[in-house]
Amino acid sequence: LHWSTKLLSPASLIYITFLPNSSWGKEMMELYNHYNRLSKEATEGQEDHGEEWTRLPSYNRTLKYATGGAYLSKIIQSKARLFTRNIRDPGAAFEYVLFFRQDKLKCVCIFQAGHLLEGPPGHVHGGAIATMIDTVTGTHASLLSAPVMTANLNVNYRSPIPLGSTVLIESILDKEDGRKMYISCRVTSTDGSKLHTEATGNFKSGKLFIIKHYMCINCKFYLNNFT
Ligand SMILES: CCCCCCCCCC(=O)SCCNC(=O)CCNC(=O)[C@H](O)C(C)(C)COP(=O)(O)OP(=O)(O)OC[C@H]1O[C@@H](n2cnc3c(N)ncnc32)[C@H](O)[C@@H]1OP(=O)(O)O
Repeated sequence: LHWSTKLLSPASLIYITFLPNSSWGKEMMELYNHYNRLSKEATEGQEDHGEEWTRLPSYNRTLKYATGGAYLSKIIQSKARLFTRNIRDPGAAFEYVLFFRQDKLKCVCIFQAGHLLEGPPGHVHGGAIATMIDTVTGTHASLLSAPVMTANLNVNYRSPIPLGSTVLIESILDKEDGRKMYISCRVTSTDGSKLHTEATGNFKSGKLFIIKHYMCINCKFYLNNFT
């Protein structure tokens, strides 16, 4: 089990990651190690690999302190969790890690789909795939600009994803037009030979979202709280 903690300024802005976990299969671990080796921290003082990725912290909600959810009681507000991080049983649902490559403005997500994500027998539910695509592309758009809302997500399912398997979700910025970001995304087998899903998304950042997210950390992103 690899623990990593980071303290961001001010002191209240702490995020903790505990990735990977024991449920990660061989393929997931190999890919994680591969991108980790190419990530900023890991490459310091080592030979230049020509590409530099940044591993994004593992968020379990977008704001550390409950500020939203007018229809929820205060107690329930504090229990709000990011949809993809709300099942605690390791390996049961969404196991994923995200890396970002600044120079190419692209993201890669390694995703291992657990048994609770079944749709067609033995395969991943289309809604779960769309959820991961929304998460990756939405995170990507937020990193490039400011917190966003998904305005449009167009998903084409090309071949089913076997339950329990590991896939790659890669996203790139197609176009930026004011506060609108256009991002496209491909879900493939880990060797890239099989295309599972293709998607395009349109994301909108707005003044209101920015004010609502005024507590975002200095790297223009969200807070994490693993309580
Ligand atoms: C740390 C973890 C990070 C996790 C990331 C997870 C990411 C998850 C992201 C989500 O899932 S967000 C939840 C799902 N999305 C929503 O609930 C959004 C609901 N819709 C809205 O809130 C508004 O419709 C929206 C903010 C998208 C747009 O409202 P605006 O009032 O800003 O839009 P407006 O009508 O003024 O249009 C602005 C521009 O956007 C365009 N637009 C708006 N809706 C669109 C649409 N649906 N498709 C394409 N274009 C659209 C519109 O044509 C126009 O283009 P132009 O500037 O060129 O005139």
